[in-house]
Amino acid sequence: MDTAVYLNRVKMEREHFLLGPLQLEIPRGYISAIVGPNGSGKSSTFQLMLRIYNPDSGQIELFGEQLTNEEIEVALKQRIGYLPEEANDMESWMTGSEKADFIKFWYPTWNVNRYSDLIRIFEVDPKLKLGKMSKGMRRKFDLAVVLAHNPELLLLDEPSSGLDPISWKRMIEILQKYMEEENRTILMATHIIDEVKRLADYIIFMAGGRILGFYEKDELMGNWHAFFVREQGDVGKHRLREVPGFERLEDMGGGFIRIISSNAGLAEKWFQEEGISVSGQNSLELDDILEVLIETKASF
Ligand SMILES: Nc1ncnc2c1ncn2[C@@H]1O[C@H](COP(=O)(O)OP(=O)(O)OP(=O)(O)O)[C@@H](O)[C@H]1O
Repeated sequence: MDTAVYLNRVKMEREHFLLGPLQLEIPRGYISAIVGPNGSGKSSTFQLMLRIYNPDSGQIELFGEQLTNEEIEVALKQRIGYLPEEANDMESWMTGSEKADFIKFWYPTWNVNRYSDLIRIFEVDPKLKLGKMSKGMRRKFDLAVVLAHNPELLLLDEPSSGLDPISWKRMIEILQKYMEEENRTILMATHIIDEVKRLADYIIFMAGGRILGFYEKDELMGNWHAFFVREQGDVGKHRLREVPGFERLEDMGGGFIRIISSNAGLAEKWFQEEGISVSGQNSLELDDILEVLIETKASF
């Protein structure tokens, strides 16, 4: 698989936080979503990718190249659209149009029509000063700006923060349309499960400054099942924890136990082989899966 971003044993130490070592390959041509609790290092990872901060060790490659000198850095960054988590306060004094006029000089592929279309679709008034725009309008303006040069790679840090439901829907449609072109890649950090559901091909699960899992979304959703079993005789909680892919066990009351397995196929076979009758099973919603992942893997 072609790789858009490659992190190899990347580490960065901050006063109260150690990020990494991170090992990660973002596949080209797909949407990957980084999910994880607050403070897990998602934004810092974006900042490392763009060399806003330098890693203490490890290598970072964008489109197979390292940012070794300024010339390469400029050329690579022109192929990227980066939307940081927070809007830049230093730009508050200028209007949207002034910022667009300024920024387009950096991007040879800036497309005036594309920019105007996005501004219109998002219903942004570019004559307003950036500091006078509402939070949602500013977010939409910044989204239009990162998309206007039609970059090969979009790095979006919580893109929907502040968007109302209609704007959010428009953003989803715009990102889906963006992906229709060949070799387009999105890496986004998000807390919105619906966004992951609708957009992501891959899910990167991050907590405590480390990457704890890289999953293909459909596979993840197909593999996680809940099984309902009656606790009786030698079918006790202890034995049930041996089920393949065991993730969590819950007492449902009335003698019933709910077991969550991340390997539904093997778990089903195991129940049969062990002669344990399952009174029901269902697949899990993505939010339930992420909740279990956060609880089990993030608590170390
Ligand atoms: N500029 C900075 N200097 C020092 N520490 C920082 C800086 N920015 C973030 N941190 C710390 O790094 C850790 C990771 O923060 P980061 O913003 O990368 O996490 P995040 O996963 O994006 O969080 P959130 O979901 O809240 O946006 C936190 O402990 C944070 O306090």
